[in-house]
Amino acid sequence: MISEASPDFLWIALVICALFLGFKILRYGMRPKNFPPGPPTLPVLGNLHQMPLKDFHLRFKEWADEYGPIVGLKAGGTNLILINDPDVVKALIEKRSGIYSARPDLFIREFNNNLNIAFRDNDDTWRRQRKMYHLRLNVKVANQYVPYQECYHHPREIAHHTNIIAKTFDSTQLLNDLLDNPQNFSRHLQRYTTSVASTVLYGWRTAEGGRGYVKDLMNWMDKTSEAANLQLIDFYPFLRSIYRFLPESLVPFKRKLREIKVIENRLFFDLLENAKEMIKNGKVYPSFIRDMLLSDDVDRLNEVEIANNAAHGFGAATDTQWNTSLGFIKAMILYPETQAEAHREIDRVIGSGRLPQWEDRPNLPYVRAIIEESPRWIPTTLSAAVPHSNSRDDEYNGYFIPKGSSLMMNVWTLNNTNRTNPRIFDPSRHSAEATALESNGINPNSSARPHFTFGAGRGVCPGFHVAERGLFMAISKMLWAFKFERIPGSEKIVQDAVTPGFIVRPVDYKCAITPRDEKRVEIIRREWQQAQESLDADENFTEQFFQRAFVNNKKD
Ligand code: HEM
Repeated sequence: MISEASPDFLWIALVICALFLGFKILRYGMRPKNFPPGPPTLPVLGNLHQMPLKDFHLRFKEWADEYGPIVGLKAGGTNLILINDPDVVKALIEKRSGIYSARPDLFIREFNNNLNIAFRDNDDTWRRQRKMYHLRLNVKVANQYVPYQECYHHPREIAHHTNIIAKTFDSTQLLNDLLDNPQNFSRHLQRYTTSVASTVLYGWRTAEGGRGYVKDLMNWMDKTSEAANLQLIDFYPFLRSIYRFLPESLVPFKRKLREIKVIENRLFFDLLENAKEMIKNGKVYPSFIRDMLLSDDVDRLNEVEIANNAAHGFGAATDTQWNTSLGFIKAMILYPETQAEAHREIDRVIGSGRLPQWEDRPNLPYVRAIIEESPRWIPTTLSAAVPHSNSRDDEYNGYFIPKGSSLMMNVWTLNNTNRTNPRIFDPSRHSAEATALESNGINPNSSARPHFTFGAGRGVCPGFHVAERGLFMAISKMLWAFKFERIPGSEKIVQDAVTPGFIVRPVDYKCAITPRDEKRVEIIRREWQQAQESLDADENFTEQFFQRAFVNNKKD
C-alpha cells in the first residue's frame, strides 16, 4: 500500500536534494585533498578558464615557476598534473612505470577499437604493438635481417637498411629540391620526412607530397590531431553517456570521429592489401608493414592491428621530424656563428668533394650537438605527445595523485630547466662523449637527458632511431651544401614563436638558402642524377634496385 507523503515532507526532500546538488556542483572542478599545488580553481571549470588557446607552454612555465616541480590543475572534472622537473619524471614516469604507463581515457578511444598505440593503455595489445617497433625498428636487430651492400660505401658499418636507403635517396632529393626552389624549403623538408616515413613503414617513397596515399594519410592525420586536441567531453566525462545517446547532428564531434573512422577503414586496409599484394608477387622488400605481416611470433598482431600500427607509426613519424628540422633552420639563421662553426667542422672532416654520410657521424661532434640542441630548443612535442596516466591512486612527496590523472611532461619547461641561458641555441651544452652515444636523446636516466622531446618511461618514442637517422642525414647534408641566412628586409623572426596545439612547429619564417660553392652544386646534381637511375617513372625504387640491394645480397 502506498501512503501519501505530506506536502511538508516533499518540500524538505526537495530542498535537501537541491542543497546536495548545489554542493556537488560547487565541488566539481575543485582540487582533491593533498593534490599537488596549482592556481586556484573555479567551480565546474576548475582551471579551464586560465588555459590559453595558444602558447600554453608559456603559461605552464609560469605555473612551474610559481608552484614548483609538480603542479596540479583541474581541467573541468579531470586531473591534469604537470611534471616540470627531470627528477619527478624519473621518480614517477620511469621508476614507477608500472603505474604511470597508462594513457588518459579520451573519448576518441571509443572509435575504431582503440587501436592507436599512442592512446592505448599499456595492456597486452599495446605490448604486442610496441614489441613490433622494438623488433623491427631497433637498430641492432634491423642490421641483421636485411643486408644492404651494393648501394653504400661501407655497408657493414651501417646500422639501418631501409632507413638508410630512404634517407640516402631522399636526402639527396632534398638537396636537389633546395637548389631548384629554395624558398619552398618548408615543403621540401615535409616531403623528405614524409618519404622517410612512407619508406620505412610501407616500403614506397614519397617523391612528391600532396598526392595518392600520402594525401589521404595527411588528411587523416589532420583530422585526427584536431579530434585529439582539447575536447569538452574529455574534461567532463559524465557527458559520455549523453554523447553516446545524442544524434550526430547535435554533437558535431561525433560526426568528425565517424568521418575519421570511415577514412581509416578504407585507407588503412588499402595500404594493408597493397603490402599483401607485394608479398604475394614475391616483392618481399623491407618495410615495417611487411615485417609485421611476415612475422611468425606467437603473439603476432592480427591484420586489423597491423594495418593500424603501420598507419599510426606514419602519423607519429612525419610532422615531428619536419617540425624539428624547421627549428634547426631557424636556429641557423638566428645563430650565424654556430652555423659557421658547423661549416668549419664539416669542411675539416668531409671537405667539399663528397656528401656526408651516416658513417661520418662519429667524426662530427659539433654537428651531432646541433642535432641534439634542435629538439631541446624548439621541441615539437610540447606535451611529450599524449600524456601518461596512472592506473591506480598514488602518492608522491606527500601529494595525492588520483587514479586516471593525466600526467603531462611539461617539455618546454623541462628542456629549459637547470641550464644556463636556456633560450640561447648553444650546441656546446652537449659534450662529444654524450652525443657519441646514439641514444643520448632517450637516455633512460632522465636526470642526464639533454631534453624530453621524445618522452620518457615505457611510452618513450619507439621511432627514435629512425628520427635520429632522418635528422642526421638531412641536417649534416644541408650544412655541407648550403648557407642559411635571413632575407634582408624580410619580417623579423620571433625566436620562440610556435604554431598552436600540442605538436608544434616554428611559425612560418623566410630564409635565403644559397649553395656554399659551385663544386657542391655539381656534386648534388650528379648524385641525384645517379640516384634516379634506381627510380622508376613514379620515382619509386625500381625492381632491379630491390633485387640488387636485398635479394642478391641475401645469398652472400
Ligand atoms: C623528431 C621526431 C620525433 C619526435 C620528437 C617524437 C616524439 C615522441 C613522443 C614525445 C612520444 C610519446 C612518448 C611518451 O609517451 O613518453 C612518441 C611516441 C611515439 N612515436 Fe615518436 N617522435 C618522433 C619520431 C617518430 C618516428 C620517426 C616514429 C616511427 C617511425 C615514431 C613513432 C612513435 C610511436 C609509434 C609512438 C607511440 C608509442 C606509445 O605510445 O607506446 N616517432 N614520439
